[in-house]
Amino acid sequence: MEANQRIARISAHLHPSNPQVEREHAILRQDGCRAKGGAPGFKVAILGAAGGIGQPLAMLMKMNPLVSVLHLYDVVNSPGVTADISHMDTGAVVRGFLGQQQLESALTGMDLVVIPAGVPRKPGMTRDDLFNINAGIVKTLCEGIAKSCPNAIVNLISNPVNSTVPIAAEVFKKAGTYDPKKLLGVTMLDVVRANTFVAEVLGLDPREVNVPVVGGHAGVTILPLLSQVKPPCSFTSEETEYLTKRIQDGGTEVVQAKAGTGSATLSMAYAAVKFADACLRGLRGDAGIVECAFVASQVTELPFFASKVKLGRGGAEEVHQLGPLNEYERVGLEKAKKELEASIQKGISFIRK
Ligand SMILES: NC(=O)c1ccc[n+]([C@@H]2O[C@H](COP(=O)([O-])OP(=O)(O)OC[C@H]3O[C@@H](n4cnc5c(N)ncnc54)[C@H](O)[C@@H]3O)[C@@H](O)[C@H]2O)c1
Ligand SMILES: O=C(O)C[C@H](O)C(=O)O
Repeated sequence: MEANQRIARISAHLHPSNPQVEREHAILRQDGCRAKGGAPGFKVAILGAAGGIGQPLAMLMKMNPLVSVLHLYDVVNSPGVTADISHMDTGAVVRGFLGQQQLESALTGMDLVVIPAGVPRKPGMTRDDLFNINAGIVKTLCEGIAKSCPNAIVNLISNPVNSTVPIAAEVFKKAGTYDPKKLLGVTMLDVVRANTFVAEVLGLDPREVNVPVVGGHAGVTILPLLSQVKPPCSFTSEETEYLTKRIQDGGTEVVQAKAGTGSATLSMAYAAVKFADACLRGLRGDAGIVECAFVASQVTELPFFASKVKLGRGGAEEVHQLGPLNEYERVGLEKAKKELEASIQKGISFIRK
């Protein structure tokens, strides 16, 4: 390739509004979407990449050796974030996409799509208060996925997760592309928080602790199974009460501390990358990858529920049962199911209305 062609090709990455981007994407499609000069690996898109979660998430994904191509899509500011991240000397090739007319290009050929697009909470709001704005955003983005990368695994972060995952499922059903194994609501932050808070109480390194958190991702639907903590341990009833409440209110703790400027972004980006990395290792065919996620489920009578899932080439290949619960957890499960049922139904009705 001539030097001036090479330069034009590189410049196009930095200016997603440049028509040359379209030509570049056509080349990528012909190449089977392997970026020239990039490392072998998976192609990942982040939708909402210029946001509070999106930016650190983009940075961490650019550092992930399993990622060869990273597409950063937003309705604002994605060119700046892309230019910035693209200077990192890691393997993934980064491209920016701005505005809905570039959604299709952003999604074509992707293996994994991570969605942190949408508005965050302010103090005094519940996650459900975000429904009116975020439901429409998730619907539009999932319509794009159904059209441009129907086989991709989707990691949905936008709140209220208990409703946005059912919305996404309905959009995919309508488009005829729904594969329940490939749609995963991200509840990893609840697990990350639970590991941290439990480790504090036990005086352990949080990296040694694993707490299953099941149910959903809002208030009482967040149900930590403290009877199943690894390494095995026991808690007094005061410790159980304190830990359950702190884990359930972890998001609100951050929203209040941020005092109107948003909700968890940095810990969420960390949790999102931890979860995306597990999905990519599953896609690669690694054995024994098990994480909690909010998925289509037959573990309870509800159509969606968060529990441990085994991640593999097809996504969430097995949904684990809850295992033995103690009396405190059984009571918590009933409360969680009641609230979850309404949130799931609200999501379904939004599309079927
Ligand atoms: N699942 C979880 O555990 C978890 C944790 C934290 C936050 N969240 C949720 O994640 C979402 C994002 O939080 P944030 O702090 O990053 O918010 P933010 O406002 O900082 O960023 C959101 C980004 O989404 C973009 N956006 C809006 N509409 C879009 C569209 N149609 N297409 C593409 N991008 C669009 C915005 O331009 C912005 O850059 C919120 O709904 C929040 O509640 C979920
Ligand atoms: O609490 C929020 O609104 C954001 C997120 O769901 C969280 O758990 O931090």
